[in-house]
Amino acid sequence: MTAHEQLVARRGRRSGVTTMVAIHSTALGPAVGGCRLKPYADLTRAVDDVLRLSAAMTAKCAVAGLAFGGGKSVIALEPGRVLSPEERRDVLLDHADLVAEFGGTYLAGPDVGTGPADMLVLREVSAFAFCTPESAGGTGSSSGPTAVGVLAALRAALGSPDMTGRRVVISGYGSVGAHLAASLHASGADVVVSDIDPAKRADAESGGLTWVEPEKALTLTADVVIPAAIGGVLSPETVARLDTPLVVGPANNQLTDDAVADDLAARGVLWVPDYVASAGGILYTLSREAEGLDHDAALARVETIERTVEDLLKAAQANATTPLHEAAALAGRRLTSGAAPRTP
Ligand SMILES: NC(=O)c1ccc[n+]([C@@H]2O[C@H](COP(=O)([O-])OP(=O)(O)OC[C@H]3O[C@@H](n4cnc5c(N)ncnc54)[C@H](O)[C@@H]3O)[C@@H](O)[C@H]2O)c1
Repeated sequence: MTAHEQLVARRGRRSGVTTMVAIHSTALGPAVGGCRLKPYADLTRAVDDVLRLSAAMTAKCAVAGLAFGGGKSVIALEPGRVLSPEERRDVLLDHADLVAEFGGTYLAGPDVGTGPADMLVLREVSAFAFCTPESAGGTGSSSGPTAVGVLAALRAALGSPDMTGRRVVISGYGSVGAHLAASLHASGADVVVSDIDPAKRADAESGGLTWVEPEKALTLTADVVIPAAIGGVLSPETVARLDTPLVVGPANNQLTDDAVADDLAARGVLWVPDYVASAGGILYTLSREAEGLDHDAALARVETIERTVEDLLKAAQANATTPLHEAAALAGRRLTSGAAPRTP
């Protein structure tokens, strides 16, 4: 992966909170990526996060065939800080000032800690935010299309659309996790979910799902484990405790290090690279908001993730490599050739 093009951090004039934007690559087009708002133990961790996440966005867009580059932004709260509605607005406006400085080379969307309504606040300062609410003319939350993309990746990895009786463990019962759980349950899968928020248990169980405590989720015997919470969940230690042949899910940056992809392969676990499986949201949103496709055409584009994953898995098998190696190679080829987007 190439070096980053830009990293800019500012202390907000209204809020005093540090916000930052990293642009990893604009080789294929303007850098896109979500705006993450969360507490960080220190700014070094926030910088690490924004750099890793923005690099993953470059690969995500390139593999998805989008004419966009990779960026990300972070609003780094102090540990334990809870924002009042007024403080939240100030923090977002401060961040919007920083996004506006880029003049459109960085486009922000929602990410962990932010949502479509927050993108409307960014829009008060500049046009460089997407995924505003549907009531405001945007495409709203992308979690549904992200789940559609994960399901497409799952079908490709299983080599079958039949979910009947398959045991699926979903770690993270949030927006995407809940979509996945409902869809897989409706398809006849035996769905187990977990979340660090115990308040979600009642909803899960009333929907016919089995609940498990979060620390056990990644060790359960399952046909597939779906990381749908946070990054960094696959380390040499956690991989050694997996009891599943397949891991595929939406969480960004699941591996603590790229070398963990080799550990997974050595244990016989098929891992679909996160930036391939999680591209449904960005594919849908940009297909609609930037390229003007209608809902059905944008969703059809999300479904192409199935074919992309099939091709990557075939290449990994033929070349005796990992799916991560093949995905990175595909992204590299598209970045160096400046490949045109693949619009259906
Ligand atoms: N929403 C999208 O369109 C989209 C697109 C691409 C990638 N992603 C990634 O997918 C993941 C899920 O996204 P989301 O929109 O559903 O987020 P979300 O915030 O709605 O849900 C995440 C859930 O994970 C839970 N959680 C946090 N830490 C946990 C832990 N250690 N163990 C178990 N549960 C934990 C949270 O309580 C929350 O319910 C995130 O990593 C996100 O970056 C989301």
